[in-house]
Amino acid sequence: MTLMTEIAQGPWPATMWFPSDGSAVLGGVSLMDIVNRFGTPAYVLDEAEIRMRCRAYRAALPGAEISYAGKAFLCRAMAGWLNTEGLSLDVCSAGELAVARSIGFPAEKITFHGNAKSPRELHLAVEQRVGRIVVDNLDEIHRLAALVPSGYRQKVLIRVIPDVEAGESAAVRTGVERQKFGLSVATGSAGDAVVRVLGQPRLQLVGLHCHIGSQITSVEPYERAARAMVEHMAGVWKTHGIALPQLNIGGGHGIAYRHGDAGLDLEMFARRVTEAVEERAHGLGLPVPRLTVEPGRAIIGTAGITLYRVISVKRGLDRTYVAVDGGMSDNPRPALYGSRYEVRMIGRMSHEGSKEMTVVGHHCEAGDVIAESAPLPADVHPGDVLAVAATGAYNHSMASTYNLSCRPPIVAVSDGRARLLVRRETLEDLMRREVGL
Ligand SMILES: Cc1ncc(COP(=O)(O)O)c(C=O)c1O
Ligand SMILES: N[C@@H](CCCC[NH3+])C(=O)O
Repeated sequence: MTLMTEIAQGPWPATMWFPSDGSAVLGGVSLMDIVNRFGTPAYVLDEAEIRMRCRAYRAALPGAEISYAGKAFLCRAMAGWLNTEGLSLDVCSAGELAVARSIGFPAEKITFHGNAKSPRELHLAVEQRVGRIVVDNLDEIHRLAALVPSGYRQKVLIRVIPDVEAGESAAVRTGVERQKFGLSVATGSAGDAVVRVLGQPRLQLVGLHCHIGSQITSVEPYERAARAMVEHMAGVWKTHGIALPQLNIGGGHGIAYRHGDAGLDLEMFARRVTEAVEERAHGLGLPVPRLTVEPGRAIIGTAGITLYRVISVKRGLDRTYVAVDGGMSDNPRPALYGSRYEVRMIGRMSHEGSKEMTVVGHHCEAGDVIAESAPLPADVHPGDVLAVAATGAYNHSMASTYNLSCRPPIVAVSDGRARLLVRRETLEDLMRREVGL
């Protein structure tokens, strides 16, 4: 069995098992035991799936650096798993940096991103000695250089717009002009950034970076971005006589959210992007740079599920609404991007046929929908438990306390054992920040 067949191809983790008695088992743990022990809603992560995905990336791209994008999901345990699996880490805030450093994640393997890093964040990144900082605007270059102590050189990459359009929705297409990320080659800003960084003796330019978008399922835009970036690197070489050693082509690798969806083919991606970089570099007489990739969703997305309790079932004019005890506060993606999810009832057998239903949350918005047209047993009723697939990425990390609801806990399963990683938020937590009347 190869690594690629051991990781899940569909939306559920590979260790997910639905026995014929209606129960559901993940990582050797009954999901109903998790419901009884930790309550609902709850996020559950399959540690084995995460580790297998890290290994699959390292096996598919043996010469490259795999830098997990912490924005998809980060907690202390996750940082520890990434570290033991030999991955690097991309952070984009003081909070993500603090979580990673709190478990001793090596600073030199951290890359700090952001289009508007605060002076404090730049200070912390330098103070902690993060391996690389990605410059995303001209203003931060002198600001950053001024923070670097004498006798030290901060390695930087410059984020360039490759002008490649890709991604699930306009909100996540970041490789084109007319959006806020990266420096434009067309306006000359990217070239200015190179000149300014090279003019700062305490900064060391080690490469270029781009990130074209998110939930991309085709390899072709990555090949185009890789070629465009090598051409920009050749431009730096021609103008400044510097062959940059690193090319970071970002993340955005798509996953299956529902049965039948295709994610990005990792092996095809690895082969074709590596070839594109090598061919273009050879064609331009440029030394081949070392590749970095920054997958977030593709490592954690299908390793996570969410468990909800059904609160009410309402017959509408042309649909049935199944309302649960969570919603857009723990999963804002359907409301933000129109994302679709796969839902299953677990915990009991039903002999009724299935019917398409609309699974909705408990928040005060009509757009608080978790899944449209989800096939559920016709007798689904209050008290039943629903499991939603592929909620590992951009659910907990984008969760809010909307309607002053408490954020769910994170439970990890592995080898038949469940353990709490992050506890449920409490009313005391919500009120703790209030300091006056
Ligand atoms: C700079 C950068 N790298 C990597 C990622 C990871 O994206 P994804 O989780 O889609 O792989 C993102 C987010 O889209 C990003 O902004
Ligand atoms: N947060 C988005 C994607 C953007 C990722 C960060 N650039 C999602 O849930 O799919």
